[in-house]
Amino acid sequence: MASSTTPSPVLKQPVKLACVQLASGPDKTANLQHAASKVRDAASTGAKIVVLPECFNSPYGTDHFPSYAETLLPSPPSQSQSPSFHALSAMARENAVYLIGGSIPELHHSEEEDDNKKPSYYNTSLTFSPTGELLATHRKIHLFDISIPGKITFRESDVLSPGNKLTLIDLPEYGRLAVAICYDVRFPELATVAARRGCFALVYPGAFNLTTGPLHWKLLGQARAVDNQLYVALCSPARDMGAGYHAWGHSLVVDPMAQVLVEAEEKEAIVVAELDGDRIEEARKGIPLRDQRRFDVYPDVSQGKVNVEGL
Ligand SMILES: NC(=O)CCC(=O)C(=O)O
Repeated sequence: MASSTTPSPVLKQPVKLACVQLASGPDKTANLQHAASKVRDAASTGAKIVVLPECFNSPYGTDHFPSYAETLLPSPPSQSQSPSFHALSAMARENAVYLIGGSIPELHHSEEEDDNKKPSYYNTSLTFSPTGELLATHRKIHLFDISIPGKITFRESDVLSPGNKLTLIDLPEYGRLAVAICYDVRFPELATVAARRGCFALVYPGAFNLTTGPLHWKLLGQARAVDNQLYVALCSPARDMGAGYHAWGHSLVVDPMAQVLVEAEEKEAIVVAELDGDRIEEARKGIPLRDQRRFDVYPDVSQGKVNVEGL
């Protein structure tokens, strides 16, 4: 029987996490200003980790990605080319929070000198420290390509390229968390690797829809939590029935025993939950999956070749 030893406690002290279920529209500048005001509201609850939704600075849709995309240029004077990057950094710094900045469409030019190479677009999440430094860049790994006849067809891959790295981020006062984006939540291997590498939470900015949302959103959040005995946060945009894509909403935080601690409805909202390392340890002590795994029967997906950003 194989056992995996995860350093304990995985969460060094309790921390409040807020999901901002944001209402965004077609005006990027207005979206950034609105996000800044809601991040302020979230921080005023005492939350030290604040999460924004997928594509929070634009409408969500393949038609919109190119026109809203930004090249990520951290150094001044690049505010005009990367307004979202700089706005997110300022939101984190001004509120002294870790900010998981939802996601934005990113335009990336290859460094190779090849005039024929087309630029790539990514669905990219930026995480900033409480002093406004960029800590991590996650490019959505699993693109949202589905077709459910009569209900929904969506093909992110018509426009976007996939990222190729897991994103695990160390927050010195708290511990390690993983960031991934929306459809990434459907892939349990990603979550399992993150958990076995010591994360206390999996955070997914997302935008499920009115077909799969009611069926799978909460279920997937609870599944990733119970499989891995850690916290899971899913942060959606608010629903706008006038937009081309109707987001499910229902941002939520799930605890390590798969209980939903807080859940929004479909409207704009901020949901806040306290994450406590004792609940992770209790879940793992009571149901000791970590020591019961049978890596003599099946492989440990967290070992071998794993592409992990920064670690
Ligand atoms: N933005 C997304 O990745 C949507 C994922 C989704 O709706 C699903 O059912 O999966």
